[in-house]
Amino acid sequence: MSHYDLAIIGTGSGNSIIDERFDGRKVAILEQGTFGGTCLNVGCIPTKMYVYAAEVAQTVRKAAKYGVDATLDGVRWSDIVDRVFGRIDPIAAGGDRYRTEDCANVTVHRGHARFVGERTLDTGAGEIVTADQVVVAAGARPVIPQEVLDGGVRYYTNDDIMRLPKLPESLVILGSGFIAMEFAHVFSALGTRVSVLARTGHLLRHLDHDLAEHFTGLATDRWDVHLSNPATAFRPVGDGVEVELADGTIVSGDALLVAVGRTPNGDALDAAAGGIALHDDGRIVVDEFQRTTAHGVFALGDVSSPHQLKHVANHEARVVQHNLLHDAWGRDLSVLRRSDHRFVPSAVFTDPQVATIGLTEEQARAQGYDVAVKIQYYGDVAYGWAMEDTEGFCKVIADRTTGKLLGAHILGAQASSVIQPLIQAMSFGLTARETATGQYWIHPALPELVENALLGL
Ligand SMILES: Cc1cc2nc3c(=O)[nH]c(=O)nc-3n(C[C@H](O)[C@H](O)[C@H](O)COP(=O)(O)OP(=O)(O)OC[C@H]3O[C@@H](n4cnc5c(N)ncnc54)[C@H](O)[C@@H]3O)c2cc1C
Ligand SMILES: NC(=O)c1ccc[n+]([C@@H]2O[C@H](COP(=O)([O-])OP(=O)(O)OC[C@H]3O[C@@H](n4cnc5c(N)ncnc54)[C@H](O)[C@@H]3O)[C@@H](O)[C@H]2O)c1
Repeated sequence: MSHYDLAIIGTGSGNSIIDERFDGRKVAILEQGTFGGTCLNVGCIPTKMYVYAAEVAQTVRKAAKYGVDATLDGVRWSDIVDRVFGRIDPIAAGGDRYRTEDCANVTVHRGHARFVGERTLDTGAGEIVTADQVVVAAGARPVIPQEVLDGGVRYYTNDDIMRLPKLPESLVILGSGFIAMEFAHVFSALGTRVSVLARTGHLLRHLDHDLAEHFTGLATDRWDVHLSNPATAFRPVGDGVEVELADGTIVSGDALLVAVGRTPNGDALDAAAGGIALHDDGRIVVDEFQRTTAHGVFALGDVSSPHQLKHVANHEARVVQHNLLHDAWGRDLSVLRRSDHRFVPSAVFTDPQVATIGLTEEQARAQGYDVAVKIQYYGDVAYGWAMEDTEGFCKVIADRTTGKLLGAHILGAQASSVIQPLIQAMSFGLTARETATGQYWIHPALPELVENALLGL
């Protein structure tokens, strides 16, 4: 049995905790999969590399609108796969090598770790380790509905869809959230016929109603979208799949992507043996300092967070990093850092993109705010004219009593970047008027969309 000052389960955001301040400490890292976790290997980074390729293809397709004639001669799928993973795989391997060979104070244990006692872990490779402090950064995994398993069909998730040996002619996507929509965009832009199966009446239904409605309309024009029609049976057909929907419709494709949410990995850690409580949805219970219910044990990221987003996991990792270096279970809580989940933005990297922060209009009204709402169209600002944009808009929602923003939602080109001044305004408590009039807005850049939305508000 080895004893450590610190043991970290998971090399996604967990790995970033160990910097030079931990040089004097003996650290164990426990990892069951590929070094670097979801974001690097099968999440944010590779997906956005595919999204960029999709955007290039779409730009060519839309070129004629601007008087530039261009044709898309072909898509070299295997070159795209090689470009993405030719960059990512060496980064993961390099991170692994660095921790394994170059960090004298760090020992990497490979295997499925689980608690067998308080701050005591079975590494999954026949060894028990104990530690003064433990960080659980074990992430989440794709949910696979029972009907899919019962059907005995070959299905893909974000773990393997990006490494398909060839671009499928047709793809059936089960789900209508972030992952489903980003892959629908990527594959359809690269030339695959995409069918989307949604249980409810809108795609991206977490969004403000105006955005969800508009996005669903655009998607329905582009893909074979089935709304409010749950999938009831899955059957293998040749190398492909056939899905039966509740109303009897049959949807078939060369491949099936399952993207119906990700469940936190807290249920696979024997958390109770470590004294760690879980929420009903499987997330590890943490307080504002990222402390679990077990003395000396922290958790962060998808395994415990209400937000399955990398920028949130990074933020929580920085909080844990600070609190590990202080007396986190001591009397003086003022030395500790707290997680701040007040203004968490997110973006969906589709065409058009979607970006959002704060309350939807429906939530703001339900919470009793006296709201002011303004919708500003891309087509009514100068850069929108340059882009001939007819579909994008920014919706801002403010509290009439304080003048502060309650929510901001953008559907359109570069929404994930254009929203940043609104994230800043909300995070620093600026009023809509201060944000609009207290700074220059570069003319005629796209953020004039935000300026005009705020002035209109
Ligand atoms: C397809 C996709 C696209 C995404 N795109 C974005 C995006 O654009 N922007 C964004 O903000 N977020 C995005 N996300 C979400 C983001 O990837 C996650 O929120 C983030 O990576 C979570 O980090 P983490 O450190 O909590 O977990 P992870 O990075 O998942 O790390 C957990 C690690 O723990 C290991 N592990 C788990 N259990 C055990 C165990 N028992 N023993 C040993 N090791 C274990 C796992 O193998 C894994 O390496 C995306 C996610 C997906 C799936
Ligand atoms: N750009 C980004 O930031 C990004 C990209 C990808 C993933 N992520 C993160 O990863 C998380 C997981 O992504 P996700 O897309 O798997 O989940 P999600 O929660 O975004 O969407 C899942 C959707 O699937 C639907 N669904 C559930 N069961 C279903 C079923 N049986 N049939 C049909 N539909 C069903 C749900 O109603 C929901 O709308 C996201 O919530 C997000 O936090 C972020």
